[in-house]
Amino acid sequence: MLSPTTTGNDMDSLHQVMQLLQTLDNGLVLLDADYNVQMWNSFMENHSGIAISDARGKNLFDLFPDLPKTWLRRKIDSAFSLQSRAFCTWEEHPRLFNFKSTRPLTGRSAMMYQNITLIPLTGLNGAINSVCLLVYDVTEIATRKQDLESANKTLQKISRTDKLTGLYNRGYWEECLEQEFKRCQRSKRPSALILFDIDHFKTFNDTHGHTAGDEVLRAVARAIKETQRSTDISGRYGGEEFGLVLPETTQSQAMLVAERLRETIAAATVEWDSTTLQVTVSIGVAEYSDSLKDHQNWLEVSDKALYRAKEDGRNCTKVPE
Ligand SMILES: Nc1nc2c(ncn2[C@@H]2O[C@H](COP(=O)(O)OP(=O)(O)OP(=O)(O)O)[C@@H](O)[C@H]2O)c(=O)[nH]1
Repeated sequence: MLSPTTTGNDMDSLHQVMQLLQTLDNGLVLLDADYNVQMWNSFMENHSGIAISDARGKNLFDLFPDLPKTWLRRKIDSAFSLQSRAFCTWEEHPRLFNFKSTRPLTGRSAMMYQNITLIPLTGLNGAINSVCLLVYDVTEIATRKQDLESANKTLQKISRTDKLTGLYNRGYWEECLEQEFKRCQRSKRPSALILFDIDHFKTFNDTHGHTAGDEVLRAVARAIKETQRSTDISGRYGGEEFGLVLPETTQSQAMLVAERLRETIAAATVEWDSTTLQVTVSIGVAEYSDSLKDHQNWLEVSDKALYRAKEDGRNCTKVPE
């Protein structure tokens, strides 16, 4: 209510303020303590399809039955009782009102993302008599952030992946091995490392060509993926050298895995230029032990076992001496 001393100038100002609020590019809802709508602006009218004349005096939760009632009532109640502003970002709740995006065709989201601010408002007597709900359309910001996050994820994947085989590349695989080493140091749980290398691959490349060699590397990677468990971590360690970290696996269990892998690779065939190509691998297996200095040391021990397999005629699996 306006005071009895309200002048024509005051009325003009009020009228102008009301026009301004109508043209705001944000939603504005004024609620009383019983969650009844006192007024809302044209943003709310346009997006909800409900005219202010139909909304005034109605309960907000009757107008929008899909609002998160318990959560929003708590927010509104505390704005009244604590007399302080409250915020909610799209990252916590993508939206309060299920409004469609204003750019469903050019934008990436069919629905509007919203930030919400709740502001307690005092009447002329100084007491809080309503709460203003401000709704900001942040669809552009939200979708851009999501696009950026998804591009970062893709970049991260690319930076970790070996292009030829699709396995982890050496850098990332070694990082995983280092993590596993530290985990074993803390937990004292078993873990095993398998390193293996294609036999006579130089001769193979010289005989069949580098492209045929690449095809074989892909076939070996497929064999690893078929053999490994989801918790195992495989990577291309070097040109024709591969690594497999087997968490929660003892040496004897890892030997079984390694032998199965060796046999799978030996049995795999690659058809190339009307020729059936096959390769074998030599494998070194080393279990984690407290005597290892670091993950590099673990690699060295596995590499020695792999060297023994080469020395022993290749196409076999060895453990450290
Ligand atoms: N086709 C292909 N060959 C590669 C790739 N990376 C490394 N190589 C080849 O792998 C061969 C490795 O040869 P060596 O290290 O001498 O070992 P090897 O001939 O396999 O002999 P042993 O390991 O002792 O059995 C080299 O000829 C490399 O060129 C690759 O991405 N594609």
